[in-house]
Amino acid sequence: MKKVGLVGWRGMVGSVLMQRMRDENDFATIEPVFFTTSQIGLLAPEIGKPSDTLKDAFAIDELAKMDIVVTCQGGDYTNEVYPKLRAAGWKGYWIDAASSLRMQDDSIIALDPVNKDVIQQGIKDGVKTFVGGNCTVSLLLMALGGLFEEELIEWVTPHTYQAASGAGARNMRELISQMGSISASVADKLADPASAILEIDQQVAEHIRSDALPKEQFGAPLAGSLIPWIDVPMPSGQSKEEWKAQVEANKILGTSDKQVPIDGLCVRIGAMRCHSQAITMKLKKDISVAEIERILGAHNEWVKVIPNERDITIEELSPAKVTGTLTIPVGRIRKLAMGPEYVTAFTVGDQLLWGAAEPLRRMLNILQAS
Ligand SMILES: NC(=O)C1=CN([C@@H]2O[C@H](COP(=O)(O)OP(=O)(O)OC[C@H]3O[C@@H](n4cnc5c(N)ncnc54)[C@H](OP(=O)(O)O)[C@@H]3O)[C@@H](O)[C@H]2O)C=CC1
Ligand SMILES: N[C@@H](CC(=O)OP(=O)(O)O)C(=O)O
Repeated sequence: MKKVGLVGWRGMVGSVLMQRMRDENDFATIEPVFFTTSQIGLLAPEIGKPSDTLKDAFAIDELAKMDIVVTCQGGDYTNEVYPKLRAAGWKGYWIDAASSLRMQDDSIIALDPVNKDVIQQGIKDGVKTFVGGNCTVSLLLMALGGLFEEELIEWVTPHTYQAASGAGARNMRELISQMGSISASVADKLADPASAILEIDQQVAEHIRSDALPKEQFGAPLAGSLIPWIDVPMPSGQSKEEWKAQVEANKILGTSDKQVPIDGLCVRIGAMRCHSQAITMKLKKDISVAEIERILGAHNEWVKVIPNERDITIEELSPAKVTGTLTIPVGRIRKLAMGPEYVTAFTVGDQLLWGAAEPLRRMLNILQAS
C-alpha cells in the first residue's frame, strides 16, 4: 500500500476531502499518515482503521517517507515546504489544493473528467506535481466540458456569483452573523405586520452601512449587498480571480498554445458554498440549442442540463439545491439577440466539492491505479 501523507485535513477544504474519502472508502487502499502544523502528537482523525498520532507537517524527513503527499494546508505552507522537500531529493507525488504551484511548467492542474488525457500523459512523462484548479475554473469546465472537448467555443465570458466559503470558514460565519445582525436590527418592525416597509428598508440600509454590522473578515457588507472584487488587483485591471479563468482553464485543457479567451467579472455574493456563473459564449458555428444541450449533457456523469423553463430552473439551478452535492446543473441555455453563435447559460456548483476537494481525491485514486 502507498504511504499517503495528509496535510491540512482539518481545514475547510481538508474536512470535505476527508468526508469524501470516508464516503468512498478510499482509506482502505492507502496507508494514511496525518500531519499538522499545530497539533503534533495529538490523535489522528477517525478513519475506520488505526493510524499513528499527528506528525509535524514541517518535518521534511517525515514527509520524505511518503509516496504521495496531499495538502489542503494553503499556499504559505506549500511555498515553505515544497521546495525544501524537492531539494532534499524527494521524488514522490505532491497533490495540492493551493494555487501556488498551479502555473509552474512542471505541474498539471488536475480535473480528470475534463483532462484525463493530459493527466495520464503527464504521469507517463514523469510529472510529480498535481494541483487542484481554482474553484470557478473547475466548475466552469465541468459545466461546459462538452463544448470545449468538441472545440466549439470561440470565447467565453463568465460572470460569477461566488459564495462566502471561497474566502474561508471565518467568512462563512461572518455572512451568517451579518444576516442575523440585519434581522435583529428590525426585529420589532418585522413582527408588526402594520409597520411601513420603507421604514424597515431605511433602518436596514442604515444598519448595513454602520459599524454595528460585523465585517472584520470581508471588510464590507455582504449580506443585503455584494462585493464586486475578489483577490488582489492585476496590472490588466482584472482581479486575480478573473485573471485565473483564462490561464488556468487553458492549462487544464492543454490549449495554452492557442488560448481560448475566457474573461469576465468575479463577484462575491451572500451564498454559503456554491459558486454560480452566468455565461455568455460565442460558438464557432451556429448549432441548435437541442444539440448544445446534448453535447453538454453527454460530457460527464455529474453535469445535468436543466431545460430553459421557469419552474424547473428555479427548483434545480440554485445554490440552495446544489449545496453539498456533486451535481453540476447547467441551464438557461438559449441563443442571444446578438446572433445565432451567441449563447447564454447559467451554472451552479459546490465550490468545496468539485471546486476544491473532489479533483484532489480523484487524482489520488488515479495515482493509486497507475
Ligand atoms: N476555501 C476554498 O474555497 C478553497 C481553498 N483552496 C485552497 O485550500 C487551502 C486551504 O483552504 P481552507 O481549507 O479554506 O483553509 P482553512 O483555514 O480552513 O484550514 C487551513 C488550516 O488551518 C489550521 N487551523 C487552525 N485552526 C483551525 C480550526 N479551528 N479548524 C480547522 N483548521 C484550523 C489547520 O491546520 P493545522 O491542523 O495544521 O493546524 C488547517 O489545515 C488554501 O490554499 C486555499 O487557497 C482551494 C480551493 C478552494
Ligand atoms: N478565490 C476563491 C477560492 C480559492 O481558494 O481560490 P484559489 O484556490 O484559486 O486560491 C474564492 O474566493 O472563491
